[in-house]
Formats: sequence, C-alpha cells, structure tokens
Amino acid sequence: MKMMSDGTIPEHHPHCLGCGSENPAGMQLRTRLDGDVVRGEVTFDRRQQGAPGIAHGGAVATVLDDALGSVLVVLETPAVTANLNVSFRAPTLLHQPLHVEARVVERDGRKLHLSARLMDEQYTTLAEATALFLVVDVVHFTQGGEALPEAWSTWGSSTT
Ligand SMILES: CCCCCCCCCCCCCCCC(=O)SCCNC(=O)CCNC(=O)[C@H](O)C(C)(C)COP(=O)(O)OP(=O)(O)OC[C@H]1O[C@@H](n2cnc3c(N)ncnc32)[C@H](O)[C@@H]1OP(=O)(O)O
Repeated sequence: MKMMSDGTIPEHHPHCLGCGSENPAGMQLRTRLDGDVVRGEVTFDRRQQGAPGIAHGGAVATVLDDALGSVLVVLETPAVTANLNVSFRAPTLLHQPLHVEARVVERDGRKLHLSARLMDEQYTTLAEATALFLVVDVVHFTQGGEALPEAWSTWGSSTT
C-alpha cells in the first residue's frame, strides 16, 4: 500500500505531485486510509457553484471520482474510470466541511467495482457513486505526451 508516514494518501494527479495543490476542478481533497476505506474531507466554494449556494453536480461527481482514484493509489494499481454512476440524494451546500469515503466493492480480473459517498458534517449522505474502473497498463497514461511521475514506474502495471 502506498501511503505517507502520517497515513495520508499521496496526491495522484501528475500535475499536482509534490505541490499539494488543488485537483482539476479547484477542490482540495485530502485523503487517508482507515482500514479498507479511503476517507477524506472537502469544502466546496463559489468556484464549484451550480444553483446559488449549492455545489454543481459535476463538481460533486469530480470529488467522488477523485476519492475513487485514491483507492487506486492504495492498491498501487493503474486503472481508469470506465463508468461512473452518481446518485444525488440531497443538495450539497457550499462552505460546509464535508466527508468523503471510497472503497473497493469487488475485483473481477481487470474490472474494479468501487463505491464512494459524500456526506455532510453529520454524516448524512449527500451523494453516492458506484464505479467501474478498468485496470490499464501504465502506458495508457503516456498518451497525453506528458512525463509520468517518477513513483509510478515502481508501481504495478499488470492488466491481468
Ligand atoms: C503504475 C502507476 C500506478 C498509478 C496508480 C494510480 C492511479 C493513477 C491514475 C490516476 C487518475 C485517476 C483519476 C480518476 C479517474 C479518471 O478520471 S480516469 C479518466 C476518465 N476515464 C478515461 O479517460 C477512460 C477512457 N476509456 C478508455 O481508455 C477505455 O475505454 C478503457 C476504459 C481503458 C477500456 O478500454 P479497453 O481496455 O479496450 O477495454 P474493453 O476491451 O473495451 O473492455 C474490457 C471489459 O470492460 C467492459 N467495459 C468497458 N467499458 C465499460 C463501460 N463503460 N461500462 C461497462 N463495462 C465496460 C467491457 O464490456 C469488457 O468486458 P468483458 O467483455 O471483458 O466482460
């Protein structure tokens, strides 16, 4: 398992490695491992606003996908989202500290069935996702023409 000494999971966005900055939608999601579950905290602000005072559904889906990506880091398995299904259960308000969790449901060959949940401060579910990730060879990530993080060369790349 890939973790920092304080139990947190390293940032998996290549452009953010080492800078501790935000993910592509401007949200800072810090994750850590708790048993088999990845947990994290996030707060939405005006940059993720959809309706007034409420987070855009796409931003909510991004955070869930991002938490699922952290599961890959823990598994040290290169994979990509093939399918992401999000159910929005309640409005996600801006400026509120929120909890996120993600876990592996089942692995079937290359297919990783994962789930994630976004909750408010009282742990009421705001949105939940089920996802199919497909394990890929690390070569998949070279298609954009950018150099890959050094650490990735030591991680598994088997697609079997
Ligand atoms: C060493 C380094 C370690 C690094 C470890 C850290 C991770 C580091 C990554 C960080 C990043 C993550 C960040 C967040 C996650 C993204 O955001 S990833 C970005 C969004 N996703 C993408 O761009 C994926 C784009 N899609 C693709 O590239 C290709 O469609 C895929 C997903 C690789 C699949 O293509 P393929 O490998 O040719 O697979 P294919 O033969 O079509 O299908 C295989 C099986 O899956 C099924 N399948 C395929 N697609 C679907 C679907 N959409 N729905 C249902 N079933 C499907 C097929 O039916 C087939 O089933 P079987 O017939 O075998 O039963």
